[in-house]
Amino acid sequence: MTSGAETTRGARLAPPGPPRRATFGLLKKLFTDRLALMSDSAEAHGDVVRIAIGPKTMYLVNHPELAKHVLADNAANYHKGIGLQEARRALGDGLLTSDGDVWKKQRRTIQPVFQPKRIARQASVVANEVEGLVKHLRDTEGPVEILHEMTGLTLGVLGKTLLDADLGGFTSLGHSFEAVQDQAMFEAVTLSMVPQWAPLKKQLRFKESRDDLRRIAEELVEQRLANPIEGGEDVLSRLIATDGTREQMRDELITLLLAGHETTASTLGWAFHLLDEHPDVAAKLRAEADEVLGDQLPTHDDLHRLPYTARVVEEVMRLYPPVWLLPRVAQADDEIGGYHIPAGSDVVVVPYTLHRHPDFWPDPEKFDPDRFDPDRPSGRPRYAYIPFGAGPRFCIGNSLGVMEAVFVLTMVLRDLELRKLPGYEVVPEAMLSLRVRGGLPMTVHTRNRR
Ligand code: HEM
Repeated sequence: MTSGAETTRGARLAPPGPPRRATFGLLKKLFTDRLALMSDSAEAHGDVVRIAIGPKTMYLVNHPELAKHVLADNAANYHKGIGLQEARRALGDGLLTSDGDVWKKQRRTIQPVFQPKRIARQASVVANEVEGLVKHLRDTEGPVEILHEMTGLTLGVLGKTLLDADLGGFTSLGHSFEAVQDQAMFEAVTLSMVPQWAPLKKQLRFKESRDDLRRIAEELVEQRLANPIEGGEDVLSRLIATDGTREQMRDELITLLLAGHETTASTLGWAFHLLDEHPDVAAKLRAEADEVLGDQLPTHDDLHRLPYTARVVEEVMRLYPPVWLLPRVAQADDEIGGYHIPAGSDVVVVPYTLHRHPDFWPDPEKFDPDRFDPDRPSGRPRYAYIPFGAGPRFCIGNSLGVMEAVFVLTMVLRDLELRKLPGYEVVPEAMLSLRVRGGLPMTVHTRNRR
C-alpha cells in the first residue's frame, strides 16, 4: 500500500505515511539524517504521519492542536518514549524519564527549587559565572570551542544555583554526559536491536561514563550528608529532607544536571552561529546591551529591559529547539486528528517541524527575532511554539535557562566579538538534544566600546 491511509481495526483509519517497502531508506535516514526524516515526512504526509520501520511503528505529530492533545489534554495517556526509555539506563527514575506516581512525587519535591522568586534570587550568581566566562574568553589566545565553553558554564551555573556546590573540579562531567546521550540515541535508532552486552566501543564508553556520573553524584550526596545546610533550599538539601534512597538522590541529580546543561549550552551554540551569520541582528543586540548594562552586570530586573535579546533567544530556539522531539508511548488506544492510534504506539511530537510549520510561520527558514515582537500580532496558536514542551511535563528549569541564555548573549556581545573560523561548516546533529556536530570553533576579539 502506498502513502494513503490504511485501515486498522475495522473502519478506523491509520494516518498516512511512507509505504512499508521504504523501510531501508527510512532506516538509513533515521541513522544519518533524522531532521530530514522529520521534515520530509511532514512535507509529504502532513500533520500526523505513520512511519513503520521494521518492528517499530512511530506516529509523528506536527500540528499545534494535536501536540496540545498529546502533551496536555490527554497527557495522562502518554508515558515517556523512544530515546528517554534508553536514557533511563543512566538516569534511572529521575524527573525526565519517570512516569505516574514516581514522577509526581519527584516533581513535588523538586519544584520549590525552581520557584520564580528563588530563581530571581540566583540572578547575581548567574551573572558572576558569566563574568568569569567573559574574562576567560578574553584571556584565551587562539580559537575557542564555544560549545565546550558553554557546557562548562552551564554546568557551573547548575552547580551554584541548584546544588550550592562547585562542580569546577569534576572536569569529566561534560564528556560523560555526551557519551551517555550518544548511547541512548544509538539504541533508539538501532531500535534496541544491538544487545547491550555486545563489546562495542560505544557501549564500553557508555558504561564507563555512567559509572563516572554515578561516582560524581554519589560524592555530591555524601558531601552534603556530611555537611547539611540548615533549611537549605537547594536540590541536594530537598532530596535529603524527603528521605529518598541514596540511589534516588543520585539518579535525580544526574537527571537535573543532564536536563539543565546541554539544552542551554546548545541554545547558546546555535545563537553564536546565527549571530555570526546575521551581523545586523548582532548589532541590535549589542546596542541594547550597551544601553541597558553600561558597565554593570545584569540583574533580574534587567531581563525586562532586554526584550530584543530575549527575542533572539526565542527565535534561536524556534529554528533549533534543543529538545527537537518529545517522544511518548500511548498507554491506551487514542485518536489523534481523526486517526486511530493503538495502545503501545510510539507517538512523537516534533517541535522541529512544528516550529517551521508553514501555516503558522511565514518564511519559516528565515532567522527573524522580530517574529516575537509583541507589537507584531501573529495569530499563532499557543502550541505552535513549544521549546520547553507543554502540559504537566513542561520544563521545570525554563526560567533559569532563559535567564542564563540572555545574560550570556548580552554580556558576551557587549565585551567581545566572536567569529566563526572561515569556511567552518556548521551541521546540526540531532541526538537527544539538537547540537552542532563536532563543536563550534570561534575566534575571540575584545571589543572596543568607545
Ligand atoms: C534553553 C534551555 C532548556 C530547554 C530548551 C529545555 C527544554 C525542555 C523540554 C522540551 C522539556 C520537556 C520534555 C518532555 O516533555 O519530554 C524539559 C523538561 C525538563 N527540563 Fe528543561 N530545558 C531547558 C533548561 C532546563 C534547565 C536549566 C533545567 C534545570 C535543571 C531543566 C530541567 C528539566 C527537567 C528536570 C525536565 C523534566 C520535567 C518533568 O518531566 O517533570 N531544563 N526541558
